Amino acid sequence: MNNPILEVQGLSTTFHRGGVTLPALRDVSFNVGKGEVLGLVGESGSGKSVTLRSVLGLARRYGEVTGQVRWQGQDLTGLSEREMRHIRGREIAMIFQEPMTSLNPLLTVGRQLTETLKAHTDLNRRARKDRAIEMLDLVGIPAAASRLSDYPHQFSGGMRQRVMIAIALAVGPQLLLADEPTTALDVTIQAQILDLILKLSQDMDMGVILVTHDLGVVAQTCDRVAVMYAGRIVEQGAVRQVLKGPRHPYTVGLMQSVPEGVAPRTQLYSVPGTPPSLAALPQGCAFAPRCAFVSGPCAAQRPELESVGEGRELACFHPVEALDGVASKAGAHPASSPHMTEESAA
Ligand SMILES: Nc1ncnc2c1ncn2[C@@H]1O[C@H](COP(=O)(O)OP(=O)(O)OP(=O)(O)O)[C@@H](O)[C@H]1O
Repeated sequence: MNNPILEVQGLSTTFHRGGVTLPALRDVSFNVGKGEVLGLVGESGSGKSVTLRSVLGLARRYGEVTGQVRWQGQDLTGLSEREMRHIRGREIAMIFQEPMTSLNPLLTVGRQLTETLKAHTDLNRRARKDRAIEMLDLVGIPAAASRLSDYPHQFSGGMRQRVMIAIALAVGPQLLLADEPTTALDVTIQAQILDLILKLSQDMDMGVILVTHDLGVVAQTCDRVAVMYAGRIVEQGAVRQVLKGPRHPYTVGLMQSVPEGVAPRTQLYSVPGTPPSLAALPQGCAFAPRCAFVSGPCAAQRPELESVGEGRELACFHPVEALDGVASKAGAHPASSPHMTEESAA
C-alpha cells in the first residue's frame, strides 16, 4: 500500500473490571490507505468495536491503551482530549449500527448538520445551510431541502442511517470508521447503504474501516480484510486473496460457516466451540482449543502475525495450504470433517 493514512502498530487495550483484567485488544497492527476500504471481521467479542474506539481515542476513557496510532504521520495516542476532539469528526468520523447513538432526537436533522459544520468549518450560515442540503441530497434523501426541519424519528430506519452518514461526512473526513452500519437494516437497504459508503469513499478518496460479521459484505465492499480472533488479528491481506485462499484455520472456519451456495443435504460446517473468555485466555494460540490442526507449539507459544508475502500476514503455526476458497466448503478440507454438523434437509 502506498502511503497509508492510518498506521496502527502494536495496539493493545485492557479493561479492568471488578479485579479482573480483560485484554480486549492484544498487539493489533494494520494500515489503511487513502480511499481504501478495510474490512474488520470476526465473531462477536473479538475486539472489532474496541479497535475502532481505541483508534479514535475513546477507549482510553475506560481502559488502558498502549501502542501507536499514527494518523497522517502524527501519533494520536499522545494527544490531549481537546486535540483528539479536533480530529474526531473533522478528520476521522465514525458511524454506528444504531443511528440514534449519534443522532439527537430533540434536534432537527438540519440543525444537527449545520451545528456540525459550525463546529468544524468556517462556513457562514447561508453556506452551512446549502451544504446541509447538498449532503442530504448526496446520501439520497428525496426532497432534501424540505427535510431539514424534520426530526430523526420522522425518517425510516434506512433514511436515518443515511442522515447519520450525511452528518459524519459533511465536513469531508479522510477516514470513516463504520461499526456494522447496516446490520440492523433489511437486505435491500443494506446493499444501498453499503453502495453509498463505497461511492462516497471513491468520490472523496476517503479511507474506510468497515466492521462487519458478514463475509459477503467484505467480498463486495472491501479492498483488504483483517480477521480478528480474541482481540488479535490472525490473518490479513487483500480480500481477493484471503477469501479465495484463506490460510488461518479460523478464517477457513468463518468462510465455511457461510451458508450461501450450500446445497440441501450437504453438511454445513460451523466453527466448533466458542471463543475463549478474555479473563482466561490460553497461554499459546487463543484459537488452539478449537483448531483441528493444533499441535505442541500452539498450546505453548503464541504465533505472531508475520508476513507471508504479497502483502498478506498470518499468525499460525499450521497455515492451511492451497484451499480453493468457498468452493472447498464442506468436505474438501481434511480437518473440517470432525467438526461438521449435519444439516439435514428433511
Ligand atoms: N468498557 C468495557 N469494559 C469491559 N470490557 C469491555 C468493554 N468494552 C468492550 N469490552 C469487552 O471487549 C471485548 C471486545 O468487545 P468488542 O465490542 O470490540 O467486540 P466486537 O468484536 O465488536 O463484538 P460484536 O460483533 O458483538 O460487536 C468483549 O469481550 C467485550 O465484552
